[in-house]
Amino acid sequence: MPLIVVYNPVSGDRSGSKLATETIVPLLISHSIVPDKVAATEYPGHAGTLLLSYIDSLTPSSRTEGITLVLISGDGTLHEIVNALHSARSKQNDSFPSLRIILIPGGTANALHASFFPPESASDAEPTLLASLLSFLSATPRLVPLTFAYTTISPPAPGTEPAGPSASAVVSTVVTSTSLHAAILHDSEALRASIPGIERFKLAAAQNATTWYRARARLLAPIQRYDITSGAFVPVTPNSHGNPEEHLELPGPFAYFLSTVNVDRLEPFFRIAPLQRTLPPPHGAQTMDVLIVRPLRDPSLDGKSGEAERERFKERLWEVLGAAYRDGAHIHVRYAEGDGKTDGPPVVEYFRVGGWEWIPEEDDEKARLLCADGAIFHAPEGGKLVSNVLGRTAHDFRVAIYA
Ligand SMILES: Nc1ncnc2c1ncn2[C@@H]1O[C@H](COP(=O)(O)OP(=O)(O)OP(=O)(O)O)[C@@H](O)[C@H]1O
Repeated sequence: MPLIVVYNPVSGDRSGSKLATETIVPLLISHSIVPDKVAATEYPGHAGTLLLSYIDSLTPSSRTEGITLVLISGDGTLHEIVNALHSARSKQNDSFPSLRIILIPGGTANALHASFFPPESASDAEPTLLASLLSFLSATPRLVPLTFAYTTISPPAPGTEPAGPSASAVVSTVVTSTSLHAAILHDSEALRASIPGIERFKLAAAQNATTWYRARARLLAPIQRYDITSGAFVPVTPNSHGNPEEHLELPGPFAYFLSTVNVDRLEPFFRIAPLQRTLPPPHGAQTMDVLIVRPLRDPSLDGKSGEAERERFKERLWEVLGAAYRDGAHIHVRYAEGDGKTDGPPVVEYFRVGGWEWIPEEDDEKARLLCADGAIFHAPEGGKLVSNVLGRTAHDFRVAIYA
């Protein structure tokens, strides 16, 4: 069985190397499994190259068996691998070996791992570190296939290649976002040199706290909306008027626009898309969860009071996002009606959809930012973003995680 161990030596608390050589490899060997290769990533992007050259080195029969990858890293390294494989796959006709991943959380946020092995299910301090490996070694290993979101940026910048350094298309396995989440990731990266610690995320959040993003969004069929009264998803009939594309048009401005596949959280306790776990999509469903905050749904705002109104809404937004740390309670937070007494609409609009389009206003530079699993992209002026769940037939390589 082809098996490779890859670790990122610089991610998270930098314990990848020690973990690989002192714990993981000895544990595999004690089960009579000797890895074909144990490799450290040496630079950004190296993980994808490592996997592709390993696949190239395989005999045809072992390619058919599929590869087992022990990956000790955060979500960014997995993102690089998936994009490298997707990009290489689109350039060749042979089918690709399927990839079964034993995921060891070696990053900072570890969204995928925390979603498969949530901290509340843990019985003591660090029991989940090896959970994926233990599933693989068990008598009844459980493999969960990953869903991919595929986002195109159009029109592409001249000369760009999918998933290249200035890609016009990108695959996400965790999160695809615009608005506040993308702006925080973008600005915090710019602050990295001056503030290496996580304080830079707080500063980036403060810098963007009152920004509203001017854009239109279209949700693509099938579309379901979470109804907080019944606690269930209900189908949404698009405002189609004979519209052949079957989309639901959402006018801006937006404060928050974020979609997830595979995960219910972006950090162990930041449970932004709780319904991925509590009301999971049926097995094999090609959907993503989309969470949206549009300030002008607040019955107390009229959109005419400028900065004062944005300042007021900032408090509301922080309150709501803060509730995501309380086991995803944000999805039940509601506005008050104009009378101040009765419950109004939910602050967060929670949809489950086949995809979405994001059409930023040309002169709103920040509305043109896209975050895909932490990597930042810019839509060109007058451009748009389209994100869809990638169907199996479109990529023809399978990635699953031992969970
Ligand atoms: N040897 C290396 N030197 C510098 N950067 C590297 C090296 N190997 C990998 N990288 C880069 O490290 C980045 C961060 O890695 P990763 O996402 O695994 O960890 P993280 O950011 O700490 O975790 P998370 O994504 O869970 O928050 C990757 O995008 C990758 O490009």
